[in-house]
Amino acid sequence: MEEKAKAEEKKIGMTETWLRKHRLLYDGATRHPLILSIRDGTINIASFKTWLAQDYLFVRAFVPFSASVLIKAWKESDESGDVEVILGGVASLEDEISWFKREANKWGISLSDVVPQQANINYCRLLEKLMSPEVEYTVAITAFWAIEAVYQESFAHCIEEGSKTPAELKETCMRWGNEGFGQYCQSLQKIADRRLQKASDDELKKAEVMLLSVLEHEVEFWNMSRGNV
Ligand SMILES: Cc1ncc(CNC=O)c(N)n1
Repeated sequence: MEEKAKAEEKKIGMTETWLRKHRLLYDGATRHPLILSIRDGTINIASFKTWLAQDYLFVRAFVPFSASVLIKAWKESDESGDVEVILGGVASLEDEISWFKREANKWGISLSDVVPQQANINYCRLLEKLMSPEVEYTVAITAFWAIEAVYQESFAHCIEEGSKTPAELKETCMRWGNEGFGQYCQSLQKIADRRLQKASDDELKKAEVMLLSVLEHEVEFWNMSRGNV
């Protein structure tokens, strides 16, 4: 397969090869107007609140999905290190959910009244499909990495030097933009690359299609906040 050869020749992973190939879509997910408006300080707070409330619901659905990836790693992985890395991600979700509750309180959002919007319903449906035992570990870990990496790249951009992110949003950006989360995403990427290197052409195709699907869902997820602009 051509891309496989490309990745091998350049000594870069399959995921990096795909990100280069699908750069426009990846930038669409990681440099969305909502993110750019946080970074330049022009963010409409109603948009931020919409995102926060919807993301709380998403993260609740992300918990069982993460657990399903953990189970697949335990069953299928040839390397025990995978389970530890994924377990770290699963374990941090409890704190994340508490943070969403505190943050919602701060902004006067009643989380029990939040109604999921269509883009959120669609994304959670994708997570549910990914939880199926029929979905291979390689495909699931590729999706897992992509979901985390989009948030990492997006929010890291908001705390880079020269950004004008409002003080009250800095904590949100630090949550996913911090270096520790960046390291964690790199560990996930390494796992995905290792699995993709050994995958069949059929599995590779499925993983690439899944990556594109995740990126499209991320763009639609950010787009939800536009209803308030
Ligand atoms: C829509 C979306 N994508 C990725 C993440 C990051 N993962 C867990 O927090 C998230 N919170 N929300």
